[in-house]
Amino acid sequence: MSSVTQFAILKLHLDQVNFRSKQLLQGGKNIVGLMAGLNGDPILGIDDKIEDLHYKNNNNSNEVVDKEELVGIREESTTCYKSNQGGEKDMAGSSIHRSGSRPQLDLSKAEIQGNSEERDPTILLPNQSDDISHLALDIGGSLIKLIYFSRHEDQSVEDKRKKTVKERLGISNGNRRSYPVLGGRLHFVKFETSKLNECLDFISSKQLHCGRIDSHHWNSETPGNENAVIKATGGGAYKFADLFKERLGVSIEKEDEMDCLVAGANFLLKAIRHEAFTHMEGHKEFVQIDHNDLYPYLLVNIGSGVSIIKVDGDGKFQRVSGTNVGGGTYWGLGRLLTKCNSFDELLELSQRGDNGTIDMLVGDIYGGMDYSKIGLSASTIASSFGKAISDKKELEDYRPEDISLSLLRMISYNIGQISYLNALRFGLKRIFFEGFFIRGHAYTMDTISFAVQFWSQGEAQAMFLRHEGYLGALGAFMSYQKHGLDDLMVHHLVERFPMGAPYTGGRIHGPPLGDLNEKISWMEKFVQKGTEITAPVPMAPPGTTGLGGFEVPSSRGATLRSDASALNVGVLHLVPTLEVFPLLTNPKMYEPNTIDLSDHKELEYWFTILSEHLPDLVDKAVASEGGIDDAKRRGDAFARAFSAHLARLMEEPAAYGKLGLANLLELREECLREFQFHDAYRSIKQRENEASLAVLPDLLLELDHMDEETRLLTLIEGVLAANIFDWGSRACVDLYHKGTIIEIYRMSRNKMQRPWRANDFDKFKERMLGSEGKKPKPHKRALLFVDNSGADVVLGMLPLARELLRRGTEVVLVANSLPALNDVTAMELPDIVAEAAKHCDILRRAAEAGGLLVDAMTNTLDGLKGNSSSVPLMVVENGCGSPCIDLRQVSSELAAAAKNADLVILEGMGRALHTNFNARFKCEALKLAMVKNQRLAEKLIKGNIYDCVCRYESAPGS
Ligand SMILES: Nc1ncnc2c1ncn2[C@@H]1O[C@H](COP(=O)(O)OP(=O)(O)O)[C@@H](O)[C@H]1O
Ligand SMILES: CC(C)(COP(=O)(O)O)[C@@H](O)C(=O)NCCC(=O)O
Ligand SMILES: [Mn+2]
Repeated sequence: MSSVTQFAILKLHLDQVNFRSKQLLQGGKNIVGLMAGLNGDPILGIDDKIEDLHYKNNNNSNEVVDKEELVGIREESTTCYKSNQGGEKDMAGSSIHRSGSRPQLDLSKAEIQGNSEERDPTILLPNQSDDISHLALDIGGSLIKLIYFSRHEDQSVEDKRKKTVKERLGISNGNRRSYPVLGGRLHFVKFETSKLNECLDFISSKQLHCGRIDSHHWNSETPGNENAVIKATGGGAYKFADLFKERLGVSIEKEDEMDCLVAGANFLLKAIRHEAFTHMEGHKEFVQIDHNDLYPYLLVNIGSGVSIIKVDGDGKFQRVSGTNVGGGTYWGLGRLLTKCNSFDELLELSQRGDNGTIDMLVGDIYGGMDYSKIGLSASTIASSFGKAISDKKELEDYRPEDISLSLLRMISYNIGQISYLNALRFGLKRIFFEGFFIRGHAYTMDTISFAVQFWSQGEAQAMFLRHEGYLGALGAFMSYQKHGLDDLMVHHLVERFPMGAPYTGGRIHGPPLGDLNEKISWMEKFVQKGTEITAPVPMAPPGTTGLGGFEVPSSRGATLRSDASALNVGVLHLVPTLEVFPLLTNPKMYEPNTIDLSDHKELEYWFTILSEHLPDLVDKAVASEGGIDDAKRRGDAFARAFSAHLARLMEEPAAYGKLGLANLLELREECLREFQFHDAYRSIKQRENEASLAVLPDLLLELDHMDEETRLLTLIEGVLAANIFDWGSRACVDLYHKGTIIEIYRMSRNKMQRPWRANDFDKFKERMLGSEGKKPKPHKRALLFVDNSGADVVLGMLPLARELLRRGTEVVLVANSLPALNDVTAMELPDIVAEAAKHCDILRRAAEAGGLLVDAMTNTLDGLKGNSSSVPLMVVENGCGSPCIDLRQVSSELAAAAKNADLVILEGMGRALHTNFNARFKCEALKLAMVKNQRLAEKLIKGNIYDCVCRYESAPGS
């Protein structure tokens, strides 16, 4: 019988049997046994209380939120409202950090930290908005590029858990300042140079010039903006210096443009994982750049004019060539010839153009034939605009569309060709093109790539950069001394894509939006604007003549996506505390995602899944904030924003870097946070925790009556069964309508018969218990990556942890830093463990040894203090807020904990299947999950929904 049918039958039983009836409750405690024989039998050993814990999501009110909780939530959301701009959080600390939009001093609840007798004691301003900004500019002939940095004061609560964990793991107690660079965010904004005033207003309204900067120490403590200096590059740094002084009272410190471009390029190529890509015939592909093999390369900056720079190292470069035929030429000449009002309009025209009406083609000269001898097809451009000489036509007789395309191709080919010739001059194979002329436009990139490929006969490669126009500004930013950016590595940077709303108003940029409220209003308008922003750009199928020559490149859509959404470069979060998980065998080859979304069918499937889940998620999110009107409004805004992201990515899957399923799932969580839904499943989690904790003692008792072998199997079954509590899975959410938490747990458990679909249990058992009477050495330290709240962690992972502890293995529970779906967080775990420990000696002693019971100890376990001989049970945060985990970027706490670990247990679909299913570790690994999606089950294990995976991998070389 397939597992799906089994499930259907079980559901039926659940519906038929009135579990609530007290008559059915007997005194027996055999939970595990009963679970195995559920078939309509009475359920025993559970508290009346739990029987009443039905999920209430059949009707409209998804949650039962009690009054007190409501008050708490309301208060929190009002506070956020006052002080937040985007509700973004600093991943460095486990506490939720919020960013204020203006750096004003809020002294309320101020207190002196440490000894108040000290000279200059630290003053804690708990309500102080935490953005401090730093600014650099590149003022070009056409556009002003602005980069600003905002950082959070370190608010992470150094709680007792953290302190003990740090001590145990030997993490130095140095504060954030011991890092070479401060954590914070880099924002990228641009303005038209002709609208300098808008830019000055923007700086002034966000007080960006008042950041604590002096010219030499961007993070120095110089207060206020007297003598404030802003680093700037580009001609405008000279031209507009007086205006800056006059309007903002700041001095411009000029930085050399070429220096800045090169510094910016080197930084991006070294520090951003998916920065460089190729673009050929409509196909975008990211290129992994080996940092040790970056130089030399050719950098081609296509701004108003073009600079061609040979780069040999950090600060080592030479401007080897350039051309005055550049972006300014296209825009300037294009405006004159077509009467267009904006660059985008001109570019958009080109998409509907036919340059054959104005360009002289080979076929025009050769009577419609190819000039095949030298490899030129009839449609190759022989002379740009060449037809205009023989025709007796005037400008008005040409379609602006055709003119624009002819001009675009002329300039792009020309730049591609000159660049290649320079590459040839110096024997360079790699050419990076950047500058805002490119504007992420597929056709422009295809055209440049074509030219490079054609002239080099495939020897040289054109590459483009995601931060195409911001290199100069980045370089200027880096010229502040001690910025520490040089020391940043790929794993310290996380790119997030909040809606462009805060900075978007006019054609490129208008006034910033002051707060979340304004942002939501913007989102409300986004419905109309959104269609324009996210409308798919159709791609024509690639067409080549087989003859080579300048054929029309393929990617020429009907619409140009509006630049106003700013949905192309994200905000770069600098998180110096992130580290590569030290137990990965080969971090360079590591790819977190199991599902490759470059397969369009796969992409469509997951997009549909996420879109369909959206209404339910919004309901939960709104309910989590008491269902008040404000929450509803934010809920709508979130739904719009996330749908816009999905539409954008459907159109261009690689728009935000290489796209995997894990990125989509994380984006959804980030988007919720952007609209200040900090924990959508909080009451669900709480309810499930309570219900599960109530039955835990019985489960433990029963486990203790088993022999070792049965116990181990039962424990693994328990983990797999309890993984059914996943609010991210459509199928599971439907299931929850059918019974109580405990009923579902039992149902799931009952189904847990071997063989599982992927089943290495026997191997694992042998490692744990040995064979032929030989007792293997217990593991020294196990890292348990836990997943969901409630039964999953309480009845699944905690009992497994307890078993390991009992065997003398130190256990580290690794949980999310921030909420995601119903996943348990590192902040929540100590309380759960403390509650569990009340009924279990092993857990209690271990938790005490691991510093988890610091609060509970004083009350309940007074006499036992210091009397612990147990191995510790610890909790560390993983550094992320997603249902999946990218092990290239984990918290320093986790990295430290990993150093002595010899067993990694990854649990759940997100952590063990969607990501890390193929990850290889230096130590033993156990991957446990229930597959709660039919398609994934078919694809990954050729099985069915609710099948289970128990994959054990021994340490390499053992
Ligand atoms: N919205 C826009 N307004 C003006 N020019 C734009 C716009 N978007 C892209 N461009 C193109 O970008 C070029 C400017 O590129 P940029 O790298 O900013 O150089 P610069 O530093 O010379 O201003 C323009 O000449 C034009 O071709
Ligand atoms: C988001 C999840 C990865 C969470 O699963 P978990 O890690 O909790 O086992 C999973 O629920 C999921 O893949 N959901 C989408 C698929 C679906 O709804 O069928
Ligand atoms: Mn989960």
